[in-house]
Amino acid sequence: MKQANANFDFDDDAPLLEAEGLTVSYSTSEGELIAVDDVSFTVQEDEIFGLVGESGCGKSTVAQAVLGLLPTNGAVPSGSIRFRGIELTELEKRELDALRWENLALISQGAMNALNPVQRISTQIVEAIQAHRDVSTDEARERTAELFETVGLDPERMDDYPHQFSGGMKQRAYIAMSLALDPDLIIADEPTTALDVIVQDQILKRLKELRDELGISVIIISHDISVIAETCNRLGVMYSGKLMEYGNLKDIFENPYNPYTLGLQNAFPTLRGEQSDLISIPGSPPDIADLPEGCRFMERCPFATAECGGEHPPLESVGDDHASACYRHDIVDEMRREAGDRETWARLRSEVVATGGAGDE
Ligand SMILES: Nc1ncnc2c1ncn2[C@@H]1O[C@H](COP(=O)(O)OP(=O)(O)OP(=O)(O)O)[C@@H](O)[C@H]1O
Repeated sequence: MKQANANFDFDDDAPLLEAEGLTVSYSTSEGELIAVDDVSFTVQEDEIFGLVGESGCGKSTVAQAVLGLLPTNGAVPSGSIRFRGIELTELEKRELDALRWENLALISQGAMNALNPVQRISTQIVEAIQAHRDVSTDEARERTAELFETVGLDPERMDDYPHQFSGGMKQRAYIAMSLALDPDLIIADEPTTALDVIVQDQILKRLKELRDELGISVIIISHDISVIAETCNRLGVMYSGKLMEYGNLKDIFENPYNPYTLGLQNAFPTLRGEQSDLISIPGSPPDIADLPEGCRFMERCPFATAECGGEHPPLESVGDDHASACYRHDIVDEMRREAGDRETWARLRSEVVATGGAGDE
């Protein structure tokens, strides 16, 4: 479903969202830090795209760059982000404001807390609708009731105050508000992290249904690869500002090529039927103020060799709509076999401790 926007001349043949060589930096007292480094991905209409990786790898920075919501010390020194052909990095604030809500919406982990506690939920949604559409209050209330139904809330409760809702209900109410203007793309940044597993599951299911029923595309950002596995059809695995593996979910999950993806899968054992307990990746990601010269994952990778120390590997195509950044693709069968073995990572853990490398978590 394509939403027009009087302010923009969209290219109907362009992908919904396309990031190309996206680089995002933060200026800090330690200098210019590159939080997202040369990242490219495409999100098509009707797609649920996932960005997954450990805390600090740059997922939220990507979301903020897309939405034009980077903090004041953040910048996009190179690369491009196009939304239906429109270059977002060149837009004025006023133009970006016109795109947000109408075409792009954000649901963040703390979204539910963004609801005004002293205003009825219906009032907040009605105001959001009337700020962008010339409709009567009755019409906007009718739309609010519909939105409540869409997100699985009882419309009879729409005149409640936020404190009368549980966390999961508030998060749904916020999702209802983000849907008010029929955006084409929702960016959901850890949308369910603060919620219990059952509510999390319900909300993720609802996001999927929204894609099916309303044709809304979604980018889900999560550190939890099982959330991504349940909801997305394509994904990017991020590590330390870089995309390590990228492509369609089925290929990445059935035939992962990157040791980091293999490690992440181990950390969420429900993904691997044969294995009942969790094997964590030893150590922690490098500090972006002090990045290693070679592959960013090298220090934590049980398969690293001297070759990995030169420069970070480029993304290499390993199938249709599947790419991975690793110098060891030639031993991928061995990596897949050994990555499921606790010993493989335990060996590395003792090396990391012995060399005083990245600290054990
Ligand atoms: N305003 C800022 N100034 C300086 N550095 C920042 C700023 N915001 C984020 N960073 C750094 O940029 C890197 C990427 O952070 P980001 O929040 O995008 O990661 P993330 O993967 O979303 O992690 P999390 O899940 O913890 O939010 C981190 O090293 C973080 O410390």
